[in-house]
Order: sequence, then structure tokens, then C-alpha cells
Amino acid sequence: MKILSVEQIRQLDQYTIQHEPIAPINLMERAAQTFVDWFTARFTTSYPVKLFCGLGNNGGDGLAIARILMQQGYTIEVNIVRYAPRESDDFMHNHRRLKLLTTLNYIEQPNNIPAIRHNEIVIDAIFGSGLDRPVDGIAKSVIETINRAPAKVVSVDIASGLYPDKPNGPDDVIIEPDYTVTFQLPKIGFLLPRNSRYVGQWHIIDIKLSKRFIDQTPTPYFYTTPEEARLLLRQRERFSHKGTFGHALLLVGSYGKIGAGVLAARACLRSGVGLLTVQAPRCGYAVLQTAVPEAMCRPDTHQYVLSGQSEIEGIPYEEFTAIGVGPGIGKAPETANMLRTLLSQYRNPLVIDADALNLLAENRDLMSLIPEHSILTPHPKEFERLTQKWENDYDKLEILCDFARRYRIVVVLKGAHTAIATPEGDIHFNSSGNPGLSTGGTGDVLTGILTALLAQGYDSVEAAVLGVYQHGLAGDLVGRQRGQIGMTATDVLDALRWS
Ligand SMILES: NC(=O)C1=CN([C@@H]2O[C@H](COP(=O)(O)OP(=O)(O)OC[C@H]3O[C@@H](n4cnc5c(N)ncnc54)[C@H](OP(=O)(O)O)[C@@H]3O)[C@@H](O)[C@H]2O)[C@@H](O)CC1
Ligand SMILES: [K+]
Repeated sequence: MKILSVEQIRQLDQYTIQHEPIAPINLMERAAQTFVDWFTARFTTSYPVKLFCGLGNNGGDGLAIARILMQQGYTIEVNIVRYAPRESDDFMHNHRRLKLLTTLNYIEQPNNIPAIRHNEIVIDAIFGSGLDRPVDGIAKSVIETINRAPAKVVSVDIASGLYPDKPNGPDDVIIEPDYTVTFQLPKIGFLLPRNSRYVGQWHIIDIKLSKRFIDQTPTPYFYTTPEEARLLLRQRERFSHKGTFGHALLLVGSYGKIGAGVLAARACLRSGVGLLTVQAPRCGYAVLQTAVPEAMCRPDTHQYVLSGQSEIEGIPYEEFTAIGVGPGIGKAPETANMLRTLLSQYRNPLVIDADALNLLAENRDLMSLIPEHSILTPHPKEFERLTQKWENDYDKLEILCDFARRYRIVVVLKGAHTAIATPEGDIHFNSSGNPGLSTGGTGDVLTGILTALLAQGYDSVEAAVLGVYQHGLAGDLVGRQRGQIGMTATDVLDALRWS
């Protein structure tokens, strides 16, 4: 699904109005009705509703929502925040209609702000996507009151005070909703870590804006929906054999961290690789052969760390279909040498994770050796070591984009909505996963998944988008079955489903 900028959303709105065609006031009515459908499916008429609206079209939506909810039997008190002398035309139209049905409360100064009780639901329609400067004056007081109140808060389109596609200032006053119900497409601001308290749980509702316009509009930002992930998944042909699904090599482990290798290896096998070889320090040999009997094991000549040398004759790096390197490897000088040799010899895309990333950060000259379309999977701290500090989440996205483009690689920046940057400079945000995945070993599982997908012939962007989605989905399955708190990386790899 595409993510558009505020300016593009405004154009989308206008295009829909002209080409459907539909009168603006009827589009507002459709948006309000669709919001009400969402609302009534979750909250019964037993909850009193307090609506706060502004004077623009977000406020106009709020007034239309109030009228429709009233007609459906909800008790609703309407508060209009008079922060400016002017109202939008569609606001005025809905204002006239609503005034015939009920009395309206106008808030011009703080003592007009009503008390909010815990069993009420607040609908926030003060500012929407038209906000372009920090909120102050009476609107600021109202937002502060709502944030202090014990009630549940639902924001219409976007939390009032939050910018959809640019960074807020540290002192900005912004609604902290329980839910955001947004029109048609997500806003980029919803996906950024520092905004999470200004978004709550967010839902997209389809108000039938022009599909043609959305299809034609270029954007670097995408949000992976379940349907899109499913379309990436390839079905197996009846006459396939293990050679069809590639032979992967995982370079993993060091003394005390062989478990990382076990997790990556098991995830790789659970993700459909044809054959798997694992190279690990000698101390990991018995563990790997026992814990992952399906994999072949190539013991390193070094007892405790990976050096890349092995007494067992095996196929050279360049003959593997895909290679994953990093889980549990540490940063010993022998391992840095192994990485240098690997990067010099292997020309297909690699998956590079964990300490292999830290070795890259410490040996910057290695960056230029990384094969094009390799997948790097840093968490934010590892990414910062590879690049630089950022000022805010938007700055971070720009650094991410530039980095992926400069080295022609795919970068999977792990987090709540993992951001996958492509060599072309696009960013795909993931939609699956939950905080239960923030536990040791889940990154190793992801490396195993991505290596398996590359071995099966998925291109790097497809592998990253699909692999990250499936990893999160497995976490969601575990979360539903046994809760997020006790989730382990083993649970996650056992929950992987490829159908
Ligand atoms: N897109 C779509 O397809 C659809 C969109 N719809 C709805 O329209 C909403 C966008 O409406 P909107 O453009 O009228 O802006 P909104 O957020 O109500 O703000 C109102 C005005 O406030 C002003 N202002 C800005 N910052 C300010 C501040 N800090 N303090 C004080 N004033 C400030 C600024 O006006 P200015 O003063 O700059 O002239 C601004 O124009 C959108 O979120 C959605 O709910 C649906 O109805 C149908 C389909
Ligand atoms: K709002």
C-alpha cells in the first residue's frame, strides 16, 4: 500500500471530487459515515460521547460524525474549539445542520472546557492533516485537558497536533489517542517510533478516494499489507527437488554464542531452504549436529571463533546459492579476516547481521566490498554505528535511504515498523509483529529466514519484505496463543507458516 504526503493526499481529495465526480460535502459525509461504521462496531450506545472539533474540514468531519451518531441513538455532546475567526465551507454546512438537532458548546476560553469523565469516549476532530504549525492558545488548553482525562480517545484521521509527514517540535502539544481512525492511506508519521504515543492503535478506513490517482502517484514510501505479502509468496511446483531451493551457508557462532547459530539454522530450514551448511567454531560442532540434524556442519579450525578455515573439505563460498553471516560471531580479528575474505570472494547477495555489521562499522573499507543487493539487518544502534547520529525519525529515514542507495544494498532497519530501504531509495514499512519480538535471538531467526529466501531465488527486496513480514506474523501468532511477554525466539521460528 502506498503512503502519500499531505500534499499528495490533498491532490487525491481534489482528483476524487473532480473525477468521480462527487461534491466535497458528500465526500465529507462518506468519510463521516465510514468512521461511524468503524465506531459503532466497537462502542455501544451505552458510552456517552464527547466530541471536540476544530473549524476546518477535520472539524467538519466531526460535526457530521456527531449528527450520524446521534441519529443512531448515541448520547453526544459537541464542543467546538474556537481557535480562529474563520471556518471552512463544509464545516459551516455541517454546523447549520447540526444546530437544528442539538445545542452546541463553544470553547473560547479555558473555563468553557467541560470536565471529561472516565466512562466517556472522546472523539478528537480539532485538527487533521491541515495542521502546519504548532498548536497554541485555546486549542492547546483543550488538548492538554483531553490528555489528562481518564476517558478513551479516538482521533479522526490523525491526532490533533501531530504533523502527518514532518517532525514535531519537542514542546508541541499533541493528542495522545487510544485509537486513530485514518482515511484511505496511512500517514508516514504513524510509522515512526517517536510518534507512537500520538497514534495509539491505528486503523485505515476506505472512503473510496480515487484508486486511479493513487496508482499513478509516485512515492518512495510503502506499507506492506497482508495481501501484498501473500502475493510475494511462491508456491512450490510438483516436480521440484531439494536442489531447486538452493544450498545456503550460514557463518555463525562463537564460544558462548552457538545458540545464535542454532536459531538461525533452524529458521533457515523452517523457511524452505533445500540444503543448509553451517560453519561454526569447533566448540559448536556437537551442539549444531545435535540441535539441527538436518543441516551439514563444517567445523572451523578455530576452537572458539570463526576464522573461515576448515579442515573438512567443503565447497568454496562462491558455490553457495546464498550466505548469511553474523549471528553470534563476535568481533575477533580472525573473524574480521574471515569477513574480508568472504566479501572479496562472494559475488551474490549476502545477509549480513549482528556482529558482522559491527565489524563493518569498525572496518569501513569493507563497505565497498559488499555485493550489490546484499541485505543488512541492523537494529537502530547498529545502524547508527554504520552511519551517524540522527536528529529525528525523518532524518533517520533520509540517512537510511541514502545509505541503501549509495551501496546499492537492502537495509532492514529493525523496530516496531521495521523499515526496509531498497537500492532504488524506496522504503517499505512492515505491518506485522509486536513488542514480544524484542527478545534475544529473534534477529538470528530473521537472518535464517532471509538467507533461506535468497537461496530459493527470491530477489533481495522481495526476500526482505516477505521475510520480515512472515517473521512478524509468526510473532503475532505466538502472541495470540501464549501472550507476548514470555515469547522466545524458538517459539517464533516454530510458528513460521508459509501458506
Ligand atoms: N483528504 C481527504 O481526502 C479528505 C479529508 N477530509 C478531512 O479534512 C481534513 C483536513 O482538513 P483541512 O485541510 O481543512 O485542515 P484541518 O486539519 O481541519 O485544519 C484546519 C485549518 O486550521 C488552520 N491551522 C493549521 N494549523 C493551525 C494551528 N496550529 N493553529 C490554528 N490553526 C491552524 C489551517 O488554516 P489556516 O489558518 O492556515 O488558513 C487549516 O486549514 C482531514 O484531516 C480530514 O479530516 C475529509 O473530510 C474528506 C476527505
Ligand atoms: K483529529
